[in-house]
Amino acid sequence: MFVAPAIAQPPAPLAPPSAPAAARGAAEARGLPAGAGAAASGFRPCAAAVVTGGFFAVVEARRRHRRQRRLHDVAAAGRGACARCAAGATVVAEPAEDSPSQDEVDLPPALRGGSLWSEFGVHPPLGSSALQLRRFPDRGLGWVATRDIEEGEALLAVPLKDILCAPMGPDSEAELAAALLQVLGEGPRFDGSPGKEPVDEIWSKYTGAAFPSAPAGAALTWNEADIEALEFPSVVGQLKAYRAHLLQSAEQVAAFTGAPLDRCTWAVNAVVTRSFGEDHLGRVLAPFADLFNDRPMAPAIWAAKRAMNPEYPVTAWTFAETDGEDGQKWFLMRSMAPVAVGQEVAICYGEGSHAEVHVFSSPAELVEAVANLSGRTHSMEPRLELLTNATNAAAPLAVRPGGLGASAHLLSCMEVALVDDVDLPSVREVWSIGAGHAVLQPGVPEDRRAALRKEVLELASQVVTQRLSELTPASADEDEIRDTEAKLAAGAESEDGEERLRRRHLAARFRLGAKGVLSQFLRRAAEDEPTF
Ligand SMILES: C[S@@+](CC[C@H](N)C(=O)[O-])C[C@H]1O[C@@H](n2cnc3c(N)ncnc32)[C@H](O)[C@@H]1O
Repeated sequence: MFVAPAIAQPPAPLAPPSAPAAARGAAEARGLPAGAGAAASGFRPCAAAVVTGGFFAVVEARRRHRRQRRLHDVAAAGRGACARCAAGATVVAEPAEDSPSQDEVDLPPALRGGSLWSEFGVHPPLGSSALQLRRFPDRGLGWVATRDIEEGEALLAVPLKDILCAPMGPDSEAELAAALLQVLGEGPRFDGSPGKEPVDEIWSKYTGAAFPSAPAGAALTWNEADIEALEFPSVVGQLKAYRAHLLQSAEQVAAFTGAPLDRCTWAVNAVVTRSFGEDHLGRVLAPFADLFNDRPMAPAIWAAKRAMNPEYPVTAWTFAETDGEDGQKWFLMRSMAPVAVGQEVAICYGEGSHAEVHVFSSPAELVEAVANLSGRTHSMEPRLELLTNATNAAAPLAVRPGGLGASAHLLSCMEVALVDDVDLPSVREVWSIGAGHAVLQPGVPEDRRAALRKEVLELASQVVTQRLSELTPASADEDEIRDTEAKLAAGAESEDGEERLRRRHLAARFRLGAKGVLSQFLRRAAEDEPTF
């Protein structure tokens, strides 16, 4: 399986922000930046969690004094990409069933044992946590459960003084990247005094050990040809736009910090691939919390869990305060699902990280296609109005994995485009379990409903078949995966060559996964009694 490059939408997930505790020490004192980029399409941001009980009984109060300074020089020029979702701009795959190395020796020396963890004051001490850092063949570092973990269980908490954050907004990637360079001694002082900010040794050790020089999945690491290899026009278009935005961010960071452009690109890349969007904090870089890999969760699964448990969180991460006298503030990670001992503890990066394949780029494109394919001559104007004014008008017109119900938004919109004038006033919003959000539905009588749904599925199948015919066959992707795996196993002659192979491999897995989602849709739609 795969995950579509999630260009634009974590519910409030990975997205980023300001200077480290440093920057943040002051942020904490002055009141944290208001979370601006909170809820996306139907999701609500987390409320701050208040952590009760003994989990944070021992608090190491290491205080550093630095002041936050906004990156004033970063222009707020109009941007094509969504500011909430920097970390969404990565191409990642659903964790493969591969086993991590069993040995700490495969970890960077600075990450072995728990010394850096305790230097940062992460809680609880690594030895009493349920986590063990390991290296995975296809996705770098990640956490493994040392014992069974329950859904909702606290995994680790980073003191707020040790995170970097920037207010959410169009420049949050640039601001956070600049703050990262500042704590590494490569940018101006946070307090505005002359000279460079002194190196924060702990952050320097951590980034040196944990941050890859060029993250394989990041939009910024990919050149135009790499991106075009993803084949799907909507994905290619979004990634190109986001890459352009990030390149501009790197230039802004260079102008502000005076650091070389390649360092600024590295910092923006780090932000894009490792930061979190949090309602109270903005865009956040949090040591050790950024080592969880992605396991996508479809909106419908999230909605079902939320229906059963109103406390089920939007994201695995949240701002938390310890109750009691010390009133410590934390960046807290919780498990979104039960994990058995020995299994990887992964998190869902956000709403946009589930696999889905966009079929239409807009409601206007959808109604035009429906009119052409069905031969309907009724005016599409009132239908377009309904589609564009619906609560979830921004939801992607996409085929999603997980049965036809998961694609209910796409299919219902097509139904609205098809429905006769007489039934138009009956269109209303209904909750779709499969989609995980409300969709439009014409209130046609049951005897006509079956015929309408049959026609919708036939038309949708025609469109999907057409989309598939414009793509290379899946067998070519399988060949590419085999070829790149063999070459990687044999060892590339250079680091650059290895990175290129990894990008080719990831692109092929992405294409294969997306085509699989479309093919599965066609199979389901051709079943005798398809339902959605
Ligand atoms: C926040 S970091 C997670 C820690 C990372 N594995 C590391 O070694 O630092 C996010 C990066 O991990 C990799 N990653 C995360 N989840 C993945 C997945 N399901 N499949 C492949 N790579 C993944 C991608 O390179 C992504 O940009």
